[in-house]
Amino acid sequence: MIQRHATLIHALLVAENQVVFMRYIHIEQEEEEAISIDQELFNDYRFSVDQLIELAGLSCATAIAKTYSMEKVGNKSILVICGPGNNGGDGLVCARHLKVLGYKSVIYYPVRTEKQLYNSLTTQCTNMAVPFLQMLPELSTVECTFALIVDAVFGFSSFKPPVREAFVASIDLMKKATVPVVRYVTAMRFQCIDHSSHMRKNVEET
Ligand SMILES: NC(=O)C1=CN([C@@H]2O[C@H](COP(=O)(O)OP(=O)(O)OC[C@H]3O[C@@H](n4cnc5c(N)ncnc54)[C@H](OP(=O)(O)O)[C@@H]3O)[C@@H](O)[C@H]2O)[C@@H](O)CC1
Repeated sequence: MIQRHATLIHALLVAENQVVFMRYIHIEQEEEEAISIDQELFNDYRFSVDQLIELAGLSCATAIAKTYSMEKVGNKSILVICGPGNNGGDGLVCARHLKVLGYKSVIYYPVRTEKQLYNSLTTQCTNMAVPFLQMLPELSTVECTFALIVDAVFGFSSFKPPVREAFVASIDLMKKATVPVVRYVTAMRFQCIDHSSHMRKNVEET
């Protein structure tokens, strides 16, 4: 299991031009596999949620750095949109590591679930000067200010359509944005990347 985890992360980190499709609807088999890997890591290997979230956020930031060099990003920022659950927690960690790696990460976190873990992750971002936006930027602002968007809104299994009001604008923005959208689903299975007709199609299917 650990080997598999490491292999997946490694595969990610070495990928140069990842062409992966954004999926809001996951293939059932993948979802089942992701859940089963999660369970094994929790139950057999005794990883804690904090550990897995840290790993997920770190690997996401590292994969982004590998795929979108500082040169490519230029002086633009990276918008990280965080959801109310663990996937949002992954996003907070990702934003923090992006900052450490030298990127200008900016977080939009519209629904904050009152939980010690998320509060701590939020405090860490604040203390590391990663800004939180109070409002979702307009599409035109996103296009000229951000090099890419990290979609950390929902992971697997807990998302139940339809998207609630608080996230409709964020999803709509990611549908319309021409900047790349990076997304990952589990601590081990990373589904990066790119805005494409696939993304638009799949979001519309939700
Ligand atoms: N398992 C782990 O410990 C780890 C998980 N990791 C990551 O977390 C992901 C799974 O985490 P998760 O279970 O917290 O689910 P996630 O999608 O982030 O959020 C659930 C929240 O969304 C809400 N919500 C639901 N439907 C909604 C809707 N239509 N519109 C709006 N809101 C909606 C729901 O609200 P509720 O239904 O409870 O009212 C709840 O608040 C997993 O895929 C992986 O990425 C790992 O990286 C690290 C370890």
